[in-house]
Amino acid sequence: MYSKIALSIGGSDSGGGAGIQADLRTFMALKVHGCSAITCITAQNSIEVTCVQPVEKNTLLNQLDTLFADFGIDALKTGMLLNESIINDTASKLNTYKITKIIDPVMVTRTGSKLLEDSAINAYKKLLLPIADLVTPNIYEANLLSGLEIRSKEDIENSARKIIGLGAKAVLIKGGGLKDMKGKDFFLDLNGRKEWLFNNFINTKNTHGSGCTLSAAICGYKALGFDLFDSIQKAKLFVEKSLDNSYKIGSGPGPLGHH
Ligand SMILES: Nc1ncnc2c1ncn2[C@@H]1O[C@H](COP(=O)(O)OP(=O)(O)OP(=O)(O)O)[C@@H](O)[C@H]1O
Ligand SMILES: Cc1ncc(COP(=O)(O)O)c(N)n1
Repeated sequence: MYSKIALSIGGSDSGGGAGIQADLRTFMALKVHGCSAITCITAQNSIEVTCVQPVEKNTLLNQLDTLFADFGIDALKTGMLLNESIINDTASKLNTYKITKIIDPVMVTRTGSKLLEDSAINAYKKLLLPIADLVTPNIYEANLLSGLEIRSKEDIENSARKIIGLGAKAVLIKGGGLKDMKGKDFFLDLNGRKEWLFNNFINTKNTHGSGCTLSAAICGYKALGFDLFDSIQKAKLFVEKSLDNSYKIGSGPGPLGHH
């Protein structure tokens, strides 16, 4: 039944709503076997991140080498990569894998805690965008990657063009950070295909991990054999349903219900 394998390279969220935990739940819901390579451990709940501890260089590299030595991984995604050194190590390995790579450039939590050091943004641009089959920034991340301030739909489209110019094969910018743009995302690829994608707006505050869930679902559908654009459309529907099933467990935004 589980004939396909997806890999998430990212951080552990002790609160279970985002990061590796959200990705593995997403893979499971899609009936894809999920593997993980943990880059760092965070202590977080629904309101704050109180501690971030990167794993040792060899621990990260060994997780990747050990997985690829035995498993035929079908697609992978990256999430929280924290600093330049982790980005360097991840990119050096990703360069050797001939599978679909979804880069989710996680930089800050919804509650404002930093998940990427400022000095690491250039490494993202230089090392990860050129090998990305798809990069999935939100407005804030697209702003930092493209160097363009984003205030409108036109700014989103211009920012996407810049990101393609940096070498990504395709980009999906999540519009949710702008007024009245929740659920509206912009897709652009190297061949010039451009589409605004919409899903139904779900009226919930429990959105912790929605970005992680989206990139994991795209990765999962790619692993199952769908093409990139179909994978994105299916993933958006999956996020919509999971937001509809979201629930509150602390005093801040709760997690999605991936069931
Ligand atoms: N309330 C909502 N209703 C419907 N779709 C939504 C809603 N909020 C987010 N989405 C969709 O969920 C996906 C993730 O978008 P979001 O803006 O939450 O990303 P993000 O900022 O990276 O998330 P996070 O950092 O919280 O994980 C996008 O496809 C977006 O359109
Ligand atoms: C380990 C990890 N990875 C990613 C996120 C982003 O998710 P959000 O912005 O919803 O908090 C997070 N909070 N923690």
